[in-house]
Amino acid sequence: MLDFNTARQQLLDTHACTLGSANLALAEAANRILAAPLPAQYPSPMFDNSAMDGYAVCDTQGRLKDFTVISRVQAGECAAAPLQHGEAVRIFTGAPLPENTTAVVPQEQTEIENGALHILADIAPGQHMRLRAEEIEVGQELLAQGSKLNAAALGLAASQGYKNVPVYEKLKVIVFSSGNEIIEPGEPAAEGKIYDANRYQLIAWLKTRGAEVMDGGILPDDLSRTETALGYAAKKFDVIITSGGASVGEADYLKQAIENVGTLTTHTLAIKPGKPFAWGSIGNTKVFILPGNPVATFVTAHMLLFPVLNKLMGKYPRYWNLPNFTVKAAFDTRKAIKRREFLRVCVEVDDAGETVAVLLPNQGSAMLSTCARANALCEVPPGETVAAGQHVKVHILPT
Ligand SMILES: Nc1nc2c(c(=O)[nH]1)N[C@H]1C(S)=C(S)[C@@H](COP(=O)(O)OP(=O)(O)OC[C@H]3O[C@@H](n4cnc5c(N)ncnc54)[C@H](O)[C@@H]3O)O[C@H]1N2
Ligand code: MOO
Repeated sequence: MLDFNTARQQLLDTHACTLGSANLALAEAANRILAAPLPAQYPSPMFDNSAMDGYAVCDTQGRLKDFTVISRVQAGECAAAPLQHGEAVRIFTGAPLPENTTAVVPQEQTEIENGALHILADIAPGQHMRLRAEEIEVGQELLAQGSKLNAAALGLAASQGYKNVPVYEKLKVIVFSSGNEIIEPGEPAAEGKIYDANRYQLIAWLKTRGAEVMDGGILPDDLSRTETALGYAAKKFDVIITSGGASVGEADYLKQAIENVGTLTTHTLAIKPGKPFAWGSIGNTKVFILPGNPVATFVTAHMLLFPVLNKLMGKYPRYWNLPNFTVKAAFDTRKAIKRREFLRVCVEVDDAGETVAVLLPNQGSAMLSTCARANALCEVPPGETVAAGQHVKVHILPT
C-alpha cells in the first residue's frame, strides 16, 4: 500500500499548470488566478500625507505648544508651502504634508485662541504622518504569480493603478459518475438504485473554484461505452474526473477503460476511506478516478484531488492543501489500523473555552451526512489510536 503523503507528493510532482493566460479588466478578474507576478508601479503611500484631521506642525526642537496657522490643505490638493519652525497647516486625512512637517496633531487635541493654534497634549515626533513608500517601494512584488485575486488582492492591484491583470485561463474539467445503480436526482426512486451524490459534490467544489465545468453524466457499467466517453472527453478537456468503478469488482471498468485508451497509475492507497483512488492520462488530459463510496470521494477529493487541481489551475503552493493545525481530541479511537484515517469531526470550543475536535457519529464510508456536518477532517496516522486529550492534526474543510 502506498502511504498517503507519498501519494500526494507524487501527484503534485507529476502535475504542472500548462494553462495559457489573458489580460482581464479588474472587475472581471475576481477569484481568478494571477498568471504573472504583479510589481508595484508606485510607492505606497505615493506621497507623505496626514493620517488624521488636524494640524501638521513644524517644531524642530519638539517643545512647542503654540503655532501660527499659515494655510489649509485638503485631500486632493497640492501640498502647502514648506513650514518654518513654529508654523502649522490645517490638514485633513489623506492630504499631502507640507515639507518640514515634524508631526500631525489630531484636532481633538487642539484649540484655536485668537487665531493661534494651541496644543493640549504631548506631541511625539513623526506622529500620525504616513510617509511616502513606507509600505511599498516601486518595483517590489505586490502579488506573487499564482495568487488568488480575492477582494484584498484586487483592491491592492486597483490601488496601484492597474486597469487589467494577467490571469490563467480556466481549467476545463468534465465530471462523470459510473455505475448501473446510479440515477439522476429528480428521477423516481427505484429498487436497487441510488441517487448520484458524487458528481454533485465534485461539481460544487469546481464551480466555486472558477473551473470551467461540464457535467458528463453517468457512465454505465460497460467497458466500450466507458472507453468511448472517456476518449471523446479527452479531446476537449484538461481534466477528467470519475467516481465509482475504481475497485476490484467485476463491473468496475473504469481502470480498464483508461488503460485501454491512455495510461494509468494504480496503487492501493493506505488511506481510509479512499483506498482505490487512482490517476492517469489520456493524451494531454489528466484523469482522476475516485472511489465510489460518497465519503471516500469526499475525503480523496479534499486530500488528494483538490490539491493537484489547485496546482493545475496555477495556484501558489500555499493554496494547494487544506489549512491544518493541531487541537485536543475530545474522543478516543479503539483500534489502530494500517491505513491513515481521516475522521469527520467538528472543531469547536468546549465549555472550558478550549478548542477541541469532536468526533461525529456515523463514520461509515457511505454516510455522507457526517461530511455535511463536519468542519474538519482529523488525521490519524497508520498504526495509531487517539486518546481523549491528545493533540491531533485537523484539516479545515472549505466553508
Ligand atoms: N472485495 C473488495 N471490495 C471492495 C474493496 C476491496 O478492496 N475489495 N474496496 C472497498 C472500498 S474501500 C471502496 S471505497 C469501494 C470503492 O469501490 P468503487 O470505486 O469500485 O465503487 P463502486 O463499487 O462503484 O461503488 C461503491 C459504493 O459507492 C456507491 N456509489 C458509487 N458511485 C456513487 C455516486 N455517484 N453517488 C452515490 N453513491 C455512489 C455505490 O453504489 C456503492 O455502494 O469498494 C469497496 N469494495
Ligand atoms: O475507501 Mo473505502 O471508502 O475505505 O470504504
